[in-house]
Amino acid sequence: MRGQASMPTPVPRWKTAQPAARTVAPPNGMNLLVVDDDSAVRHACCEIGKSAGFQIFASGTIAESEAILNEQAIDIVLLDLRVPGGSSLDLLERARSAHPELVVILMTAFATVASAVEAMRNGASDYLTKPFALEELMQVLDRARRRRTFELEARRLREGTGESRSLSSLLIGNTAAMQQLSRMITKVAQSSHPVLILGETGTGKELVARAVHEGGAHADRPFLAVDCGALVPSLIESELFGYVKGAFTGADKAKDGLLVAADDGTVFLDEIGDLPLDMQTRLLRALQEKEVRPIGASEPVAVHARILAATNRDLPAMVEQGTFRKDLYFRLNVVNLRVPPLRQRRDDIPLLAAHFLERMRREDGVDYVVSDEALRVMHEYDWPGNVRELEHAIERACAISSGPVLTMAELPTQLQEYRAQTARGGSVIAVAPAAENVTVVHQSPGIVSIAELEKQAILNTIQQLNGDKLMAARLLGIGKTTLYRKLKEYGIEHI
Ligand SMILES: Nc1ncnc2c1ncn2[C@@H]1O[C@H](COP(=O)(O)OP(=O)(O)OP(=O)(O)O)[C@@H](O)[C@H]1O
Repeated sequence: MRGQASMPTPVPRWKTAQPAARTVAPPNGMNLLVVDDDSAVRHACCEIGKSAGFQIFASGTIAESEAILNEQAIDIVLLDLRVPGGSSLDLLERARSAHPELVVILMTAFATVASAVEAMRNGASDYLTKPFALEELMQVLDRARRRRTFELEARRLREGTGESRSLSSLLIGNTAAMQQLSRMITKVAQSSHPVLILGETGTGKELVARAVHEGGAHADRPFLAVDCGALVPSLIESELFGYVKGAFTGADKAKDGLLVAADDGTVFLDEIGDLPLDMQTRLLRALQEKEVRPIGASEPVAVHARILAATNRDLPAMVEQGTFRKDLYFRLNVVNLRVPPLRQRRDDIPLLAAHFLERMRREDGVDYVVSDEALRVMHEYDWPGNVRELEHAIERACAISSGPVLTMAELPTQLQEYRAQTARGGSVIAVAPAAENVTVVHQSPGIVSIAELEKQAILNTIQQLNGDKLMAARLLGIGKTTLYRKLKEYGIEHI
């Protein structure tokens, strides 16, 4: 807090015997500035930051910190509330106005709701009360890293990078797995072999197919996609191979099949595992002979298109069972690209979220942001429906949100259930940034209901903030409308 008397700062008590709940993911070379005049705390924080993969800068005064912020590309600041030579809150305000994406974590031994509120008003994204455990610092740094990634991506998307149809703008993702996939795509795009794209539903297989097409020499030619699982067998045949006039009732004029209509572009056969066996035989012949015979035609027609196929099914097992032709499998599987599930590349979640929010901003004109709590749950949730599920979650949240901040309350039920489950599994629920006089509810599973804990948390926070419901909603990480709805549910809307 401003104007506080100088007092010795307690050294963090590191709970070294206890493993951290989650390790901090590699922060992709991010720069962390640690500002604290207490050399023991500063040193300890630097060591932890370094072990978490950050590039470390350290300072013990406001002036020195300001100089570092001006000269270095700092991503995250761990800032003590009382530093000699000026006000930390003023520094926070100046730093955030010069670098709006800077993520600042305030540390203090004298936490009060008032100082937490003021820090948040000045743009701090998190709050750490001394003495804190190693585990807490790791978690706060992990959150800050995700917040920073999200802010940077949102800015990159807002400003546009001029690479509108490049691979990186089509396929969002910066994890090692996605970088490797991008390199493979760039390589296979240069050839004309068939490619088999494998991965769970919603991982982005069709997008990968488009990226292969866009990266190839015939990017300006057609990209025609067909979902083999969505068409009845007779339609697949006419869709893929075409027909001549009078080939069957209703064929009043000839129609090219997709393999011919794509010309020297690309045909993408989605859900290839659903292709009936007789169609597999015809497709194999088309691939081998590079020609097709439309239904009712006496002469074959040349095929120049490149074939890409995708499936989320286990094709080798289908080959074993005799439901997928082995020779077609080998033909399609000359090269395969495997798209990893989202849970194996969690660090792409903030990037993808920022990407979908930017799209919503263009549609609605609202500059949406995700609350830290929502971002944390999104990062930890397993996303069985992969990127598609994330995309839908964000679209839904924007559609029902009454303001620009998307909170847990706007996320789909499955994420709320996930949060409730993880909260139930743990022993402590912190209801607000860890400030001394904000209630931290210790929960024994089965004794107090989540609803009761939630009610206590809301009431305590409003009380501590002298009735400031808006700020209470912010501190609790829920929307204002949700807070009012909950108060109504408790029958105390006039509190
Ligand atoms: N890396 C990504 N970057 C941006 N958007 C993505 C990414 N991956 C997937 N998406 C989006 O997620 C949705 C699902 O992707 P897509 O249809 O390509 O998945 P799929 O693996 O083909 O799914 P299915 O197996 O169900 O056909 C699409 O809206 C797509 O644009």
